[in-house]
Amino acid sequence: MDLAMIGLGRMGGNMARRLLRAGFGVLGYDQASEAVRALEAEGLVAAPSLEALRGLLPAPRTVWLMLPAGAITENTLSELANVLEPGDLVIDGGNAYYKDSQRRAARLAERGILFADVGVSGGVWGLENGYGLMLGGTPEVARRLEPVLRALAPSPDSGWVHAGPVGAGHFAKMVHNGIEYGMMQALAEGLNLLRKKREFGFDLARLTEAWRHGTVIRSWLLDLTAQYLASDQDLGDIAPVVADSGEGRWTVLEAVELGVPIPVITQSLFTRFESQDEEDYDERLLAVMRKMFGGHGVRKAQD
Ligand SMILES: NC(=O)c1ccc[n+]([C@@H]2O[C@H](COP(=O)([O-])OP(=O)(O)OC[C@H]3O[C@@H](n4cnc5c(N)ncnc54)[C@H](O)[C@@H]3O)[C@@H](O)[C@H]2O)c1
Ligand SMILES: O=C(O)[C@H](O)[C@@H](O)[C@H](O)[C@H](O)COP(=O)(O)O
Repeated sequence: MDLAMIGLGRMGGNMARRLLRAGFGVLGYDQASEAVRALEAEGLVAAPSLEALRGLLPAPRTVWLMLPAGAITENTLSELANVLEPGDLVIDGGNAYYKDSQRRAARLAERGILFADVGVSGGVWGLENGYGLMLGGTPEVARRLEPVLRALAPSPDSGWVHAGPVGAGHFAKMVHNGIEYGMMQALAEGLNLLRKKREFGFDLARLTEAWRHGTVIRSWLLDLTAQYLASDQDLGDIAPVVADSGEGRWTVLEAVELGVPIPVITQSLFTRFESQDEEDYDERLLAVMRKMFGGHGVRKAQD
């Protein structure tokens, strides 16, 4: 057995699969038994509990977490601190805040347990395409993890990087996601402008498909957008609400701390907040102020 994967959801499940296909022995643990069962048929060995990892994995152990960031990751790391031994290595591959990762590394180090933060990109397509990987940790840890990174990456020699010390992996992933927000926003705004120019009746599916070839803005995000638009251009069934899981907020916080201007990323994060706000109190107030100073009309809510 080479390593354990904790959290076998959309990411951890497919990463375990990719490692199994590359010949690794993978032990898996997830609180949802269905997630484990699906992978057992493909060679994964199920661990009945976190405590069981100690007996089932040979030392020095490698344990990779692909869990929701926040309390779940924090609690699992606390439990693992009691299960693992000096020399064992824990990797957090989730989208965690780099400051949490630095703190967690220091806590585990008190027990001689090594820690690496690996930013993972590629979403549900990673099984097929490989994952982009950004490692934060010591050179020794990077050397130890290299075979795993080579197997998870799109190709053994590209798509993964030892970004720097502990924290650097999640910091790099945080900025990657900030950029992702900005690129998505630019595509969405441009396509919205095209759609609103009704007199030209743009076929956005055909246009984005054409843009995929040879243009300056060809990209994977454009590929995926074109793919979706090919079957649905009206998006009538999609609620206009864009969630966010933290990376964009941390990027903006960091920019404020460092005094670095990131207007595009900040605006794209705020656009998401706007979409999440069902009350729209600010816009109602704007309409009211305009009415108060200029006597301008106000539309009734049901209009
Ligand atoms: N989905 C993506 O595109 C993507 C891409 C890169 C990184 N990430 C990050 O990877 C991490 C995992 O994301 P995901 O999309 O696979 O999430 P997911 O919800 O699909 O999977 C999480 C898994 O963790 C399991 N789990 C929850 N609490 C647990 C616990 N206490 N003990 C054991 N298992 C537990 C769940 O049962 C589930 O199978 C997150 O931090 C996410 O931000 C996601
Ligand atoms: O690189 C990636 O694979 C994505 O960025 C990935 O990490 C994921 O899709 C985000 O979790 C979504 O983040 P938001 O919920 O903040 O949009």
